[in-house]
Amino acid sequence: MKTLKIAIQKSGRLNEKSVEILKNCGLSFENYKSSLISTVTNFPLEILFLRDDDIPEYVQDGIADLGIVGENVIVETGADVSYLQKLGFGKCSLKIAVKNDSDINSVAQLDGKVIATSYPVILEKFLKANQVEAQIRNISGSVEIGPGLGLSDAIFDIVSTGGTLKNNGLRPFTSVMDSQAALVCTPGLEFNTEVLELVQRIQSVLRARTTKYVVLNVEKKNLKAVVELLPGVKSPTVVPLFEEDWVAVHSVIDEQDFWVKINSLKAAGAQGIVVMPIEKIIT
Ligand SMILES: Nc1ncnc2c1ncn2[C@@H]1O[C@H](COP(=O)(O)OP(=O)(O)OP(=O)(O)O)[C@@H](O)[C@H]1O
Ligand SMILES: O=P(O)(O)OC[C@H]1O[C@H](OP(=O)(O)OP(=O)(O)O)[C@H](O)[C@@H]1O
Ligand SMILES: [Mg+2]
Repeated sequence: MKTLKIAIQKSGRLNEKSVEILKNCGLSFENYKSSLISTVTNFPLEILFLRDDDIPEYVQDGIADLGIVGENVIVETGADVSYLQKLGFGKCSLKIAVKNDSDINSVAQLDGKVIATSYPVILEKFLKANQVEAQIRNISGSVEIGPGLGLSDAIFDIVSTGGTLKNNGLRPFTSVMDSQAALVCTPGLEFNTEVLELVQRIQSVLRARTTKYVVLNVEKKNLKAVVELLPGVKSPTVVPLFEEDWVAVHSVIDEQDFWVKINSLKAAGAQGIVVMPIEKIIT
């Protein structure tokens, strides 16, 4: 059995969640970032701790078989990697922003202006597609201070809550791409047995995160109405209660329509509703 290598961010926004998702998959390893490599003791896997910018190319070239990295970095590097799964964390957007008092309000008005960014490739493509000629200033970090220092007329950077833009007196006016962390692999490894096993484990953890386990009591005469609201993984489990006319129903509910469902269940006669988190869902 080949030992796979997975590259994750050494420190920064994606490190903690990357380690967490691997641990939730039942992988046992020491989070020794100082040694830059860690061996998983119960799966044929080694973890490489890298700067996120280097991950796509390591995976493309097969130095690492797998990687967890932001889609923004994959697109910026232009690396040829295969997407296995979006991971639902590290969610952000790449936006163009200007000073609050700037009179720039459209992409066309960026013509002839200076834009500071750490994402010159994505920005250049976007400007070209919009037939705008602007000067791109490549900066490796703290891009948001550019306009305040007179370094640039606009910036193109990561925005999540918008707090950093606000603190620097900037306002966004165009979103170029949305991004989140993704699990990727070297092209050709998509159907490798261990890769498939890992993807299946990650998917079961992700599925569990968006669902809740629900147990409720209902009088038998209302059972049909309640069950119709509960699809479950297959169909709900119905267990008799000591009180003859009553049953307990066990099911799973998608977090997205959770409160709507709970209210409909109550209206249909459900009582004593208990909601619990789920660790994994294996289908
Ligand atoms: N504010 C944010 N909210 C959500 N996700 C973010 C945010 N900022 C960055 N990200 C995502 O996390 C990734 C890593 O961000 P981070 O700021 O740690 O990068 P970095 O400073 O380039 O790290 P490194 O030292 O590894 O090069 C980004 O490429 C992006 O996908
Ligand atoms: O919209 P917000 O929620 O404010 O997030 C956006 C900020 O987050 C990232 O930086 P980070 O804080 O990771 O620091 P860095 O510049 O050192 O990468 C990004 O580069 C932005 O500056
Ligand atoms: Mg980086």
